[in-house]
Amino acid sequence: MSGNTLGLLFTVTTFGESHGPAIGAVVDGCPPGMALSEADLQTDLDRRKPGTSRHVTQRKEEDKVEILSGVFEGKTTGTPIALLIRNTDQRSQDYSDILQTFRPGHADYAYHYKYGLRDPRGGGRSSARLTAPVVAAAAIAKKWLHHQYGTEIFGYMSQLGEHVIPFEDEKQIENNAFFAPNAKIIPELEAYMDSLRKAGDSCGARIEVRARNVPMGLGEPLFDKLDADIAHVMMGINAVKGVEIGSGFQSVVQKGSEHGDEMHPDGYASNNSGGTLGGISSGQDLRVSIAIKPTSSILSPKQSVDLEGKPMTVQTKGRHDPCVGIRATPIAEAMLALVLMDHALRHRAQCGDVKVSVRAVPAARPGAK
Ligand SMILES: C=C(O[C@@H]1CC(C(=O)O)=C[C@@H](OP(=O)(O)O)[C@H]1O)C(=O)O
Repeated sequence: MSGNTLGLLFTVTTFGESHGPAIGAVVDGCPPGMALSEADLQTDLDRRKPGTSRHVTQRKEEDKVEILSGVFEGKTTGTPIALLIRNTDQRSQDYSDILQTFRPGHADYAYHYKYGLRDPRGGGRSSARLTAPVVAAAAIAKKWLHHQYGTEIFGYMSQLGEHVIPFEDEKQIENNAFFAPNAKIIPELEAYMDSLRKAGDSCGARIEVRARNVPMGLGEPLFDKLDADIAHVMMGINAVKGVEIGSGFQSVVQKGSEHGDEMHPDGYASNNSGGTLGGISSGQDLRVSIAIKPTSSILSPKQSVDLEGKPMTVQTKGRHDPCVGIRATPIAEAMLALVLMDHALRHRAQCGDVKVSVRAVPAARPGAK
């Protein structure tokens, strides 16, 4: 109802604001008996946390997660898992004048008109900081999916502003601040970010997320298609303005002879569908791409209005990511994991007894595009 809960059988409800005492999530529906500790959640939280390079916000948060419930003697009990992350480095004075005006392109204005009041400190509830509990919750889903099906989810940056990042090698993704699968391009990306920061400006990015070993049959037609729910959660990430599945908007210019992925006994020949057919997982890798807009909180002055509609100039203070896309890779992975786990449980509930005589086509034939 209120937009703070995701999922149907595996649900995640987040709470908190950027400058409140803490943020967190309540995760419900996790099957019992899975080994779970805080260390399982911390790896992805560390990949997402702020202050880890000069190209992101300099707010320093350790993002140490505490598991408050739902785990007994190191195993999930099947009851709600409450996760807590304390905020420790708030500088609320930076936001003292934002209550009187609105940053162009920021949620400030829409929140104010919807609720009649808002917590302006660090963006309040609209802050990208609220992606931390999502990442923590999704680490549970990633672990369960991997244990059950061998599912692997990984993301990377494929474009930063105008800089397209050619895919070189998956192993390079974790070796740089951008999650770029290409070590050679890092100096170019760094120089671009340095100049942008000096200019007091921001840029957008494109992030790709993939999932391998996705069980077949996930997704509920018609309206809870797997790809519909993926688009839903991806658009739920701060600053996301576009989602593509497989060939996405490129499908517009493809012919049917090109787009339909041929099936051979040794595997699919291509993956334009992005891993779903009719909104149901097809055994191919899931391929999702998201567009992230430039950060609206920038040092360059912009025209806005005050509470009475009078013109005024806004110049954002405080610590901000010159590109929120730089930290978005673990967030996009998290969203995909949450959808997959929810749909895996839903599929199990309705179709767990179905027996099929058709032999499954492998995800990709050797050398497939
Ligand atoms: C703290 C995080 O990001 C924050 C996201 C954010 C915003 O407006 O979205 C504003 C900044 O907060 P503050 O002004 O308090 O420094 C960022 O630092 C985080 O991601 O953990």
